[in-house]
Amino acid sequence: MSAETLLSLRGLSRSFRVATGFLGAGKRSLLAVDDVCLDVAQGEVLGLVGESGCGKSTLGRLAVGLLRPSAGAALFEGHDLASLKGEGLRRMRRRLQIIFQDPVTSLNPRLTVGSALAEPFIIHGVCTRRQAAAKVSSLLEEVGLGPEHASRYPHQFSGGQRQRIGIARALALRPSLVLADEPVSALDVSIQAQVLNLLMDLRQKLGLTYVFVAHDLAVVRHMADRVAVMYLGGVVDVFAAQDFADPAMHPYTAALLASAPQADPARRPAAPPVLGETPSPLDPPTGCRFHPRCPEAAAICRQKRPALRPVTPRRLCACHFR
Ligand SMILES: Nc1ncnc2c1ncn2[C@@H]1O[C@H](COP(=O)(O)OP(=O)(O)OP(=O)(O)O)[C@@H](O)[C@H]1O
Repeated sequence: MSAETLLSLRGLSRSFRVATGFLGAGKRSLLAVDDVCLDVAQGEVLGLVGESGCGKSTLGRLAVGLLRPSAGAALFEGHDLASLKGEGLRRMRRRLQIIFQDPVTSLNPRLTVGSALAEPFIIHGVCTRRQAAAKVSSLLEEVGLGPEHASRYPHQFSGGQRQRIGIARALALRPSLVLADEPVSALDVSIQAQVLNLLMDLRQKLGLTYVFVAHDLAVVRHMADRVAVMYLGGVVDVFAAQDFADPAMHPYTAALLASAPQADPARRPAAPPVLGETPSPLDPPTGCRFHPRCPEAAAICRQKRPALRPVTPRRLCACHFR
């Protein structure tokens, strides 16, 4: 682990017991995240992308210690998040925060925004309720809202304003690492850019590190320093955001890019179409998880799972042919 590594994911896996069969009579294990190894540097924005259900949110929650791994570990500054207890865990919780997709459900409708924003200060014993009012005002200002908003209730705000409040709450205790889980996908396109720009300004100002989960490649391209592409629970490609056009990419990444909406069709990279549907994570294919859909698949892909390994100085790829 290098000196600047903030978070190190080591062989991280997480399975869930899910009901299957007639009226859910059977139970099976679903491997949502499968043996992920990844480092996140201090101050970095790591984008996590992939199709719905590939395990992005589960990996993000494991990374900030909100979920316990079934195997492997998430090391934050070298500390295994799953082994922390008591005061150590409390102290760590302040430093790891989440911005949720849906600002409406993450805010208590019965609390004024001022009370909701004061909660973290009071729960963590930072200050008294009276002193918290001044902190709430400066938090609101930090996210571009006036202090008069403190006395209002969540339903009195627009979607974009509510997400600003969600951001303020996540940043109240000055965390080091923030999981932003689809933070703009519930918002109108017209206000997505404002919220993304706010997140970038705050990153700069507060020296934040983000794990940024999104299904929208354009959003990730705008936000991330590095991108990790997930497929059926595994990370298959990791690259610097400026290398979106690198021909060494994984066939799945190429297909994702080719199918993404593009304002200028001439800029769309040529890639063969991905074949068929995503297989069920309850029954993942043998070998390379992507082989049934890969236009380049050969015999070895059915037999052997490719490891994620460096293929260029700036790229990790899990493909037998890269
Ligand atoms: N608590 C849970 N119980 C059972 N299965 C779960 C649970 N959480 C996630 N899963 C399953 O794990 C897999 C990965 O889910 P996850 O939400 O991490 O994917 P995702 O890539 O974030 O998807 P989306 O973009 O749709 O949010 C899915 O098959 C999902 O159904």
